[in-house]
Amino acid sequence: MNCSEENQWSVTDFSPPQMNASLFLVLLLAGVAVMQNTDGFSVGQLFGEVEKAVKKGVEEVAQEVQTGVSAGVQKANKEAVHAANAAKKAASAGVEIVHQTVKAAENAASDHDDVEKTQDGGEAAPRKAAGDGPENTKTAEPRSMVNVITKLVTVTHVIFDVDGLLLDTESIYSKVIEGICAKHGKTFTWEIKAQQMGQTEHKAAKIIIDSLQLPITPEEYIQECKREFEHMFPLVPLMPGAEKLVRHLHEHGVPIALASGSDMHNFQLKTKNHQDLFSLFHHAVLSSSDPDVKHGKPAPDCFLVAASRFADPPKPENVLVFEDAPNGVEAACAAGMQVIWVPDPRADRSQLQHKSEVILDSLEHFKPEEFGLPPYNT
Ligand SMILES: O=c1[nH]cc([C@@H]2O[C@H](COP(=O)(O)O)[C@@H](O)[C@H]2O)c(=O)[nH]1
Repeated sequence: MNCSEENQWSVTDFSPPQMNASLFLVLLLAGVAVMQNTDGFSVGQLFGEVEKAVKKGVEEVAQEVQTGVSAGVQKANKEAVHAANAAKKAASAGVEIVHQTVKAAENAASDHDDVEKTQDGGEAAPRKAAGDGPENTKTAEPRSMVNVITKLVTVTHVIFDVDGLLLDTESIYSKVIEGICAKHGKTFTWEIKAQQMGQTEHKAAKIIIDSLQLPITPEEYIQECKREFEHMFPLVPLMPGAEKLVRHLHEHGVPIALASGSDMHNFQLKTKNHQDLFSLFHHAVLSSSDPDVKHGKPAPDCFLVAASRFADPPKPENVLVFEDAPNGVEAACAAGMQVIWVPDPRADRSQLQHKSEVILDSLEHFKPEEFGLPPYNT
């Protein structure tokens, strides 16, 4: 039923002119009935009879209107239920189509990757011979668009990265590591930093030592870093938008946790002056200190462990992860979770665009309602 049909139906059944006509008819009949019986009545009795007849007429009209209204309400309810069911059906059909699109895109992307690897260095056999079909040359659909549609109302839990996402510690890491590299006549580049970010301390130490051929052991590198971190980490500020988002989710009862590559000692230093905020998290998984985390980011371990420690462990697809590190985006995606990527300005966004739902310049730009979470009031 369209809008104009709906209006027509309500006007014919319950318009005020029709009510007035009915009332008028009853009054007329009452008057005629009274006139026919005037013989044996006094004027007072006559008025009494007229009053009675009018009252009866009004009651009848009221009854008529009520019956009409409830029939109308029933009709309207039926239409509403019908419309809701149709909408529900259409929505689930749409979600199914989008799910299939994502799957097809991911399959196409992995086929494409395999073909490229073989051409470059013969690492993997292509799943299909080149030219078999259009899939071989397709690139992945950006998850940023399709997944927002499919997962709109499914986020129940949120997991946050720490360094560079909630806390501005990346500038501290850069300063300290640049100093160590400079001592050995080396330069700490963005490419090396991007590989380190999110990794466990030990793995990150090996990455830089191997990349720049530093003449020190991983333990010496870690100890040297720690000496500097000791007085710098307690002064670290929060990233823009971090406090507002964390408090908002907590106030609305959304379960929140942390998953970081850090160790316990550094984590305590970093959060020393932000106890109020960090006490709002249900738990923190620290890859460098946690025995349940076998591999650091980009492996999915820390996110899967973090999800499993909620009071009501969610399915991975119902978890929303906030990350700044490319390794973190890889890890969350490998865990089957949805990812909001807030990258460093130097990051190559095109590389991981297909693995993140949304890419933001700042946490301040996040819109919770886009993921079915309670919106900000202002
Ligand atoms: O420039 C760097 N940033 C970050 C790291 C590593 O990343 C971890 C932070 O992980 P996350 O972003 O998951 O909190 C740090 O503990 C450290 O091991 C590093 O080595 N170098």
